[in-house]
Amino acid sequence: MEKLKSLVPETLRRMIAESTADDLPSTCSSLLDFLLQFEPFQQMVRDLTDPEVALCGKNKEAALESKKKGNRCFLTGDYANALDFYTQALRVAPMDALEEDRNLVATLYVNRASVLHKMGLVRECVRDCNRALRISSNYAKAWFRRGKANASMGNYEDAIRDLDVAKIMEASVGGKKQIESETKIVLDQQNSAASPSKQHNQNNSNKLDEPHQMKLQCVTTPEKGKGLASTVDIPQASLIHTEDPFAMIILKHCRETHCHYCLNELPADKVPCTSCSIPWYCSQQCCIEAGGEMYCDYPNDQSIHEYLSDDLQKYILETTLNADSERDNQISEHKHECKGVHWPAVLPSEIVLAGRVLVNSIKKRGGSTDSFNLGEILDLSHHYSKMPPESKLELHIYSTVLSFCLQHCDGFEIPLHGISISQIVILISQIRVNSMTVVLMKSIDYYDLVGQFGKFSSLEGGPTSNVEQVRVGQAIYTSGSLFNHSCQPNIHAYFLSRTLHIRTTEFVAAGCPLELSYGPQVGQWDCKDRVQFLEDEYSFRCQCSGCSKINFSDLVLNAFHCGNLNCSGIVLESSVVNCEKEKLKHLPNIINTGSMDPLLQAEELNIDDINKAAHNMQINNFSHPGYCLKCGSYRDLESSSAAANKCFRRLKNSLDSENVSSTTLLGALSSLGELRSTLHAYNRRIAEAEDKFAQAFCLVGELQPAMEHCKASIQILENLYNPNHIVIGYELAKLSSIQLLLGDTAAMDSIDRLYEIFSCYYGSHTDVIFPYLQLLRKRCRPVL
Ligand SMILES: C[S@@+](CC[C@H](N)C(=O)[O-])C[C@H]1O[C@@H](n2cnc3c(N)ncnc32)[C@H](O)[C@@H]1O
Repeated sequence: MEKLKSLVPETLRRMIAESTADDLPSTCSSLLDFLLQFEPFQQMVRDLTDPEVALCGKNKEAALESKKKGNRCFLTGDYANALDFYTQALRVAPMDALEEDRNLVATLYVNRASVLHKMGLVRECVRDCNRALRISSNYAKAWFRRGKANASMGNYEDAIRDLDVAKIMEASVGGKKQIESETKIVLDQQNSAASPSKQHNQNNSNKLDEPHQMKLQCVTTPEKGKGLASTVDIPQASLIHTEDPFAMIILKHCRETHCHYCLNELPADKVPCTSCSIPWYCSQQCCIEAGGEMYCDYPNDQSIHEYLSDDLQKYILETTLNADSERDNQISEHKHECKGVHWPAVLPSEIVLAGRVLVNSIKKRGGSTDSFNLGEILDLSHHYSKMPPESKLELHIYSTVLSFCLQHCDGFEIPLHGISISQIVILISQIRVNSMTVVLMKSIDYYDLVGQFGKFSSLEGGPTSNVEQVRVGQAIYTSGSLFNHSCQPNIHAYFLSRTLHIRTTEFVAAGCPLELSYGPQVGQWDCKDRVQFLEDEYSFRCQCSGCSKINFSDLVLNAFHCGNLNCSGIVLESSVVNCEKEKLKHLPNIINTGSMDPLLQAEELNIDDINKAAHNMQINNFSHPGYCLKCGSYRDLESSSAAANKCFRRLKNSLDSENVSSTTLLGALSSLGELRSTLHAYNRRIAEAEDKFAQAFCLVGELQPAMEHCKASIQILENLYNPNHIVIGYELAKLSSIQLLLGDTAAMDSIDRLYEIFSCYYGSHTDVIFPYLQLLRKRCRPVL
């Protein structure tokens, strides 16, 4: 891309750099004319779209080679590698009209089923047998393996029926004898089992029914454009919106670990796409929904079925019927990419997502593409004109490349001219502003909680630094993208699989805007960092209340201690002073309404102090950085900042070390004292340091000081965020696990409080997303 960009003639580059959305048809047309004559571009497009050179197609030789390796590993008892080889073989095994090819896939599923059975993954084993049987319902080995797996799970009735079918399907006398003796074993097991139990395959769908019939209204403001507001008073923790994506794509780093359709983690029996070797799915259902071909309805020799009882014939039908074969109106998001060609694997995710949105909207319109105009693809906002010149050029090139790639789609042809490419440029600009990152929670085991202490950290880094959260996909939710951003949000977005859920985190009065955080929040970063982040990432200047009104958190987050150690006042750096001065333009609103955040009133620096501080800054008395806002004492910020940095580094080095001991901790405590006398008591770095101490004391087994430091960290965070913020919930999870280990009865209160906070953010989904919380609760009762 860089090379291609550098080869675009200077005049064209300038034209594109200076273009607005209105100029796009002409700039796109000029670039297309240039690229059509430019051989390296033509070559690149050929490489991306030619099925002959595609590396992502099926490859029978490679499948046979992997199968052979899998067999060797199986024979030597190396089941982990056998599983890998069979899975690799399945990924590239062709699944077309040839019976021989289909039989190879069925064999691979049965071989993998045997490995899964050996590894104790019995449910997965049964699922693989079912897949083999959907391809070939007469496959004796698959019925036999299924029977054995069902017996291991105590499903004796099914096991016996599986073995009965296997015996009829089996051609050899030796084979039939083996099945008979297996049946005898299962019958004995059934007889000796106290109460024969039948386990049904559990549907682990994590969607709970929770009614939500909130009527939201679209409102438009000059500062933020369109947005959503409530029409009625909405109680805290109400589910106000759920939505499936218009189009979605898995992020590249999750391609081998998560299902490309539902985004859940892949099981050991993951399923490949039937036509190419790119996507993995957790089930055939997801494979079909994403647009792969189906494995069912292949012709099987039915003559043998005459020898089966009615009951067994019905049983075969039930087992081999694909419950999802009847899906109508399915928008298959992968099918148009599914030719083994390179481009879906190589182009950036947002470009492939643009392709999916485009194809999806064309299908929704009935599949027709106007040969002159694709029309408005999405009705969403964009900031094309504000983009940096380099991004504009890149967008032009990618849009042209995507148009060429989509030319080869089944059923419709994307027109190739300036107007249509300009609409793709707009579409990608809309995706940049409106797409959401699908983040899923990685569940953590309660027993690991103290060991995993650091991983719970809500303190470090950017908005997604919490290791519990895995960024898995990028998606367009057409209604969900109407929610504007606030650094002090009143709603919270989360995902169950690919479905977006939005819940109020506080009471929202009728008519109030409903706003979520696109990343940064008050309490996490100071105002200038938040504003910068939103400008860099989303090209807009934040106009939320957090960034336009003075709040306590922004004042203290990075503040210094007053030079007079007896004073609890705040000393600010120049960048913070400048940012707060900007907000003073809104000061009359704050003073007049008197509706300051309760946080401010709770703190010793109450509304009067804030107003005084603001007033002081305004009349220029203390407007110079380095002066205490309360008593006016001076502090040399250059040396204080250097001292704090040094102190923090020293602290981190000793606490993050693998060989942390009680002695190193004792030494580090003096650095903490130094930090406390340099930085303001509610400076975020002190919270971070307290958290690190808590973690380090846990590691050396000193739980009492660990608990004290954990509490100290929570106390600071309660002042930076509000006391019911989810960040406090995460910290309480750590605190309660330490309290449990100490046998401290306060654990129950901590757990009750954290449950209240989590329920406010996740409602009835709390237990599904955080199963360890329930464990924590159960564990609490016997201990205390
Ligand atoms: C996902 S869209 C939200 C819907 C959008 N307001 C519209 O009119 O379609 C995001 C865009 O909304 C605007 N926006 C959202 N939150 C904002 C805020 N706090 N301050 C200023 N603009 C905001 C920005 O233009 C941003 O790029």
